Amino acid sequence: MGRVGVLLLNLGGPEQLEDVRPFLFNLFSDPEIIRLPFPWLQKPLAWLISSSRAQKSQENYQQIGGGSPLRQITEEQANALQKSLEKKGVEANVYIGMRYWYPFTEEAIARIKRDGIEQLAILPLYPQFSISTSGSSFRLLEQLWLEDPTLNRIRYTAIPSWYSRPGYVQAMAELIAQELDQLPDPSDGHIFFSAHGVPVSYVQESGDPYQREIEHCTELIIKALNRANDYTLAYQSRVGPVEWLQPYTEDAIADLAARGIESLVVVPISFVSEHIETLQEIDIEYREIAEEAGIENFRRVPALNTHSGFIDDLADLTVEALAAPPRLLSEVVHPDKRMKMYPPERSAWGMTPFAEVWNGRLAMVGFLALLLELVSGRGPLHFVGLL
Ligand SMILES: C=CC1=C(C)c2cc3[nH]c(cc4nc(cc5[nH]c(cc1n2)c(C)c5CCC(=O)O)C(CCC(=O)O)=C4C)c(C)c3C=C
Ligand SMILES: [Fe+2]
Ligand SMILES: [Fe+2]
Repeated sequence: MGRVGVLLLNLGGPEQLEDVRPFLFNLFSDPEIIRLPFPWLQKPLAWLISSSRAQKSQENYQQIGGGSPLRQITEEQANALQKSLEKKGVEANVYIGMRYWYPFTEEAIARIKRDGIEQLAILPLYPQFSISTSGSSFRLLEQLWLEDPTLNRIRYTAIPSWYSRPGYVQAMAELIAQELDQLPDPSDGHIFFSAHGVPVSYVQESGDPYQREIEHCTELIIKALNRANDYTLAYQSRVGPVEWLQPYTEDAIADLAARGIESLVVVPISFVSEHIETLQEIDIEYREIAEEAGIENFRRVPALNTHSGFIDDLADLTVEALAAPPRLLSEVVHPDKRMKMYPPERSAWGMTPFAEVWNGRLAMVGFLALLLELVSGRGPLHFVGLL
């Protein structure tokens, strides 16, 4: 084997309150996150939404100590993975490529080049695939490869998702069992999987496998847990005016409370690190909703972070992926005709002089309307809940 590298892909998060606005700008500039019919609207809209969402979002980050712990936890995971690989006889450099904050994916690729990596496993830290997460990072990498043909010297393999790995499933089941056992009556704790949501259109129109993978993942964990407790799957953190996957976490909690359920064990299922949506949204917001609705025991399963069984399993996965025939980014991002990344084809938005004039005029009108909305704090975007 030549020089081996592992590239961990993750979302990134603001490390301090000043980072929140530019972080949100990067996030909303991503066409895999907000799908607009007109690409020229992306940046103005990203600017507008990030400017007006920043304050609320900063308040949330303030509640968890003033920043996201994601970078630090991902660095700890990278170190643990490197050590675990070493124990298995594989000398590898582990790199972190974040999609919306430091260390950015572009920086990771520059280091991979500089270090002369010859074999690379590309491993998203999302157990399930979504167009909006792993898909977006793969798409960016595909672009970087197109822009720099010298990257073709690297023999890489892209791992789309890994939620069915036995070590991951077992580690999740163990953590759930530990929380159940803290309840006054472990047998009557209701297991509540809370996955990060995506808009329904991703699944129904663009063929995102996310919902299917989340459902399958919860079934595997319940099987490994091997207890008789009831369970529910719901989706949290929706943003904006469109319909997201249902049931929504807050509604499902209220329904369970109305059915007389008193003990909930909440399991964050789509992310393997603590982050704002576990520490703030679940631990503070959903806990409050649950307690007001009459839930007496509300426990949350910790994120895996550097759980040793989980990290060892990621190391095995990496070794297996490097030994198998390589999987190209293009195969993962466009695996079949059923899944559409966005925009489907940039060239489909080809400009004619007529379109350009009208696009320009519409952009001016749209931009002024957005500015007005921002200044006045009223308007259609506030109305639909994007701001
Ligand atoms: C698998 C996990 C995630 C999916 C799927 C996902 C889709 C998705 N997210 C947004 C909008 C936002 N996400 C934000 C933060 C955020 N998102 C995830 C994970 C998934 N997102 C994580 C782990 C984090 C937190 C990072 C951290 O700082 O710890 C935010 C910013 C926070 C806020 O203001 O609420 C937004 C906005 C969309 C629109 C989307 C699918 C289309
Ligand atoms: Fe998100
Ligand atoms: Fe969120």
